Amino acid sequence: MKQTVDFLKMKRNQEMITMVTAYDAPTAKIVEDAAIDLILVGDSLGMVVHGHQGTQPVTLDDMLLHTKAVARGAKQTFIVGDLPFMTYHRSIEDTVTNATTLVQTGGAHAVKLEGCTGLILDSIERLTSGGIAVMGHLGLTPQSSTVLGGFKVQGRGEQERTKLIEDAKRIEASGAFALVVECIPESLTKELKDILAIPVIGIGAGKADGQVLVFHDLVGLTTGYIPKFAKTYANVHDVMLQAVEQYRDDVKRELFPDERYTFKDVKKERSTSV
Ligand SMILES: Nc1nc(=O)c2c([nH]1)NC[C@@H]1CN(c3ccc(C(=O)N[C@@H](CCC(=O)O)C(=O)O)cc3)CN21
Ligand SMILES: CC(C)C(=O)C(=O)O
Ligand SMILES: [Mg+2]
Repeated sequence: MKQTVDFLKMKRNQEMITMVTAYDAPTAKIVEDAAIDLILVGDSLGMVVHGHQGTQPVTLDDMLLHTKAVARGAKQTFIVGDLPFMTYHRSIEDTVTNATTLVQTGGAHAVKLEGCTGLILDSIERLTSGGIAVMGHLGLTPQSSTVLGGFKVQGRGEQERTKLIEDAKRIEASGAFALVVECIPESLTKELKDILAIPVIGIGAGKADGQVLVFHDLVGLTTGYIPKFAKTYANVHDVMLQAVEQYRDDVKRELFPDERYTFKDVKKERSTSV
């Protein structure tokens, strides 16, 4: 399994870092078999698999359940778990407790948190000093979408740009091993990756030290809105739809189950394992 130092080395060697989300064991196994460098158990699962309109309804228990499933499905891949809405804004002690749960009980190797308040910077220091690796997340931070005014491109004005660069430096100084930047102009991403020693992983941020994409967007399984920056590499939705339609037709026409899928009174040797 790759470690945080390997991601630093990859940046230095200009080898692109790949990250994909997974929310359950079978999708985690696909991501691992595809030799993706890191798996993100993103709180986007609230939208992608639970049908919420944002990530705010996602709880630590939700993240824990999904992280456990992902850890069982991908035993050789570095797993990052999102700390969900408001689980790292009360106190350092509370943040440490919640991050420890995701790592110790959930099986994550690192946690990701959004934003850059004083409390967050102190928490990054405390977590890393205790042995929990932390990934930062700046730009469009979906947990704050209500305050930001929606899912909008960030860091376009000169002031916003300067603030984002200062925040990124502070996150690195606090001990984070990588930084996700979401929905920012590519020129800002380029500046960030040149300034920082830690890898900058982009989503809707142009070329960076690495990229992250939501699994369901990538394979064409997302129902509803897909962000403009997400490239769809397959149409798994249609493959699944055709399979279920075929099954329905077979049952209606009494073609399924046939001999091959039916038990008889006397056990018969069969060549298939079904
Ligand atoms: N399916 C899915 N994919 C994601 O990448 C994703 C989620 N869900 N949920 C959690 C966050 C939210 N994300 C989003 C969601 C929407 C936009 C979006 O609508 N962006 C506009 C740009 C708006 C502008 O121009 O300012 C777009 O048209 O893509 C962006 C990021 C990224 N994450
Ligand atoms: C979009 C990525 C970076 C994320 O935070 C998530 O999937 O929750
Ligand atoms: Mg997230």
